Amino acid sequence: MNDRRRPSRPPKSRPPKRKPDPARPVDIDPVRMAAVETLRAVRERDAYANLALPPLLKQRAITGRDAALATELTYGTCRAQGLLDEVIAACSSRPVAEMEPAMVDALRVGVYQLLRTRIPAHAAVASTVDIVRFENGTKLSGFANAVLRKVTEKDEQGWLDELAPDAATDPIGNLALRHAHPRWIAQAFADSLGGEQELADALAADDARPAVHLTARPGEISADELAAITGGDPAPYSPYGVRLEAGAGDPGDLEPVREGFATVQDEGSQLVALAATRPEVGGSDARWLDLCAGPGGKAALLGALASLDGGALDAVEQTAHRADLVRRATEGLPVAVHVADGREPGLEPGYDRVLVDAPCTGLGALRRRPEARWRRKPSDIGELSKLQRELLLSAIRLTRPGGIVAYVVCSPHLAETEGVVADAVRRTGAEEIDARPWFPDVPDLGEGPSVQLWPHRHGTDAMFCALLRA
Ligand SMILES: C[S@@+](CC[C@H](N)C(=O)[O-])C[C@H]1O[C@@H](n2cnc3c(N)ncnc32)[C@H](O)[C@@H]1O
Repeated sequence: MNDRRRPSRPPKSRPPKRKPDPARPVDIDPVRMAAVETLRAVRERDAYANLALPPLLKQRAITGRDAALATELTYGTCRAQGLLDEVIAACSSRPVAEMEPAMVDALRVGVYQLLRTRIPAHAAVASTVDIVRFENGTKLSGFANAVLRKVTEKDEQGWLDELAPDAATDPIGNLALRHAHPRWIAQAFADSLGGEQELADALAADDARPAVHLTARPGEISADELAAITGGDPAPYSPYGVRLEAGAGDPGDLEPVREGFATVQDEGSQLVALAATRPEVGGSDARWLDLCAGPGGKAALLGALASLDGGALDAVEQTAHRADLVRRATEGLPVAVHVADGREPGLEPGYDRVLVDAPCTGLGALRRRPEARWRRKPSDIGELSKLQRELLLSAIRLTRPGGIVAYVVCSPHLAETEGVVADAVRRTGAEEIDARPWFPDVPDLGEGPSVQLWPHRHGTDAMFCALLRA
């Protein structure tokens, strides 16, 4: 597996002109095969690539540089899928949707290597054709060979110049393809950003590998101590946050995480949970509620903060196994977990603070889920925003007059963010307060009153937070 150490191939290098020989024993490269099999699990079983690949690598004893290459090929191919499919379609007389799906998995990994890695073209083509022959037979391997040879005629830039919509007349379509995002997601980002000026930066940051962030559990360990132990840096905005280098290994292996003094949690998630605790509520402030708590990241932070001041947290989660995760995440804290529908949880109203971290499209955390951007559909929005509106209305009903409701989603889509909040304000008369002062020292928070964080501005997931006074 030395080929990736070789220098960059010239853009027009061609694979050897050989006809697949049915008699030749097929020499399958285990690294590429692991990538192809993971793509199949994603396609057939709706698997998450980052959960499906590691056990496969372990089972096949693929380690070190080979494991790193398998990871890059798998996640990179998942992320770039729409772009890869456009190139495959341009090199074939048949639409991708009409091709044998198992062959398409292999073709995508092959085209990814040709366009986005320094692997020599002949190695990318030969290894892909071998996999197709092994999996799908000689006829399809000949087809795959022909497609891949055509792909090698241009590099990524050349294909983008040919296939991307005109930047002058369709800037969003152009940037969407250049950064391998579905157009509707690029459009949603542009709508939230208020135009296309920052869109290229937003999409590029969404394509980059995110750093891992940790939360130092309040009352147990400080961020400075945690940074010193883990070799990370104190996070710029969250007083409990630590940022680790991207690719710093499995954070679950870190001692403070194993011992429960720290959790893996994006800094944006920390900031929105903290914002829920900061505005004055006047009077009692000991009864807090997390209405959508699973798997428990924010509940653990809120529970730890509540315990410092003698308060307590109720944590509601609809799914029993996710409620178990909340119990585990909040062990030892004053947190009561309830398996219930947050729309009718059957709890006594009168909470001082309620967090609604509603189920959402997750468009704000696409960089953490390689396949998510092609799996999500615009049609997901309608049902989710209905649930989000109902959960927020329930949260307002459960909050005492003067108490604070924090509405949070990990998405910048306006139908999931401002649309939901405007609906609740209209229906209940709750007052939306300016959330920005409760994100101290965080720059570029726009015109408010809500806060939209962004990977390209803040290095966090694209979390949204609105604060309402009941
Ligand atoms: C965005 S996640 C919450 C993440 C969590 N706050 C954390 O920081 O770890 C949304 C959660 O809401 C749960 N959920 C979905 N519908 C719900 C409902 N009607 N009532 C309560 N929880 C619900 C989902 O199972 C999911 O665990």
